[in-house]
Amino acid sequence: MNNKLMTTLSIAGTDPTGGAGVSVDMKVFQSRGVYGMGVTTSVIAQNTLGVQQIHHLPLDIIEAQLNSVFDDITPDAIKTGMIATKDMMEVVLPYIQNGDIPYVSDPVMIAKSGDALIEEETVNILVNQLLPNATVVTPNIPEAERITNMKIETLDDIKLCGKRFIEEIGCESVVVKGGHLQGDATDYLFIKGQEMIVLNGERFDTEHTHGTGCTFSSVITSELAKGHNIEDAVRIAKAYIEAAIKHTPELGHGRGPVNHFAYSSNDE
Ligand SMILES: Nc1ncnc2c1ncn2[C@@H]1O[C@H](COP(=O)(O)OP(=O)(O)O)[C@@H](O)[C@H]1O
Ligand SMILES: Cc1ncc(COP(=O)(O)O)c(N)n1
Repeated sequence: MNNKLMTTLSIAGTDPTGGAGVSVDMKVFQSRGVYGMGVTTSVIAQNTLGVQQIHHLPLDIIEAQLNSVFDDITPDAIKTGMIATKDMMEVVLPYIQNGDIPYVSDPVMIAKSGDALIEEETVNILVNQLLPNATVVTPNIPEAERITNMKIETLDDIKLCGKRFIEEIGCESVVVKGGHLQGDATDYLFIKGQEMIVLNGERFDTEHTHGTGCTFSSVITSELAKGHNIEDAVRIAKAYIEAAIKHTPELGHGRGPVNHFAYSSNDE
């Protein structure tokens, strides 16, 4: 690894309580020692109790922010989170189509509170346009089911789902996250041309998992920016999220955020 300060960009919605979206991604980038940048797609009034209100920014403002970044500081890795509408996805698309910059897609659809964060009609453009550019895509089980149009209950289902992401959609890799399954918090990593990699994880008995997916994908983005390969980046993210969930700060009156101080940067 070199000593140059690497840069990352998150394109996502906000959370004024700092638990999810671009608001948490900045903290994760900082904790992983990269210079974080953020383009906001939607401003969300949300907290640990749920989503109170959503305001989508005008398309020209989203594009202007993207230009502000790309005209000045080219990111070393990009992630997208909540992109709520088809039109927004079309605005973002050209910026993630640069094959040289690793692109992590966290296909955010529904918040843990149950609130829908994207419009139904975005799924086609997500699958056909954005995901084929992804270096890593990080669906949870409901997102993986929606994207691959199948029910996921068994290990064979997970393997078929991974195959669909790589061979049919065209992603370079996919981590099917097991947070929503029963038993251990095991994730499944599929990299093009390789055997499935099982990432075992202890499940902690806590409801404080607001923003776990955002945190996980931001760590992967940071590590790719630093030059780690996909497998190492995902393994570091798994260790980070495990520590972050184990030591939740118990904030808020609902489903609280995780702890972004818990994983030591000397741990890898
Ligand atoms: N209760 C838990 N204990 C330990 N790890 C968890 C727990 N819940 C989720 N994880 C892990 O957190 C990461 C995010 O997973 P998940 O919660 O499924 O994503 P999302 O936030 O997109 O719904 C995954 O690595 C998953 O295994
Ligand atoms: C802006 C934004 N992006 C993503 C999530 C999903 O996070 P979670 O499912 O952990 O609530 C969220 N609540 N808000």
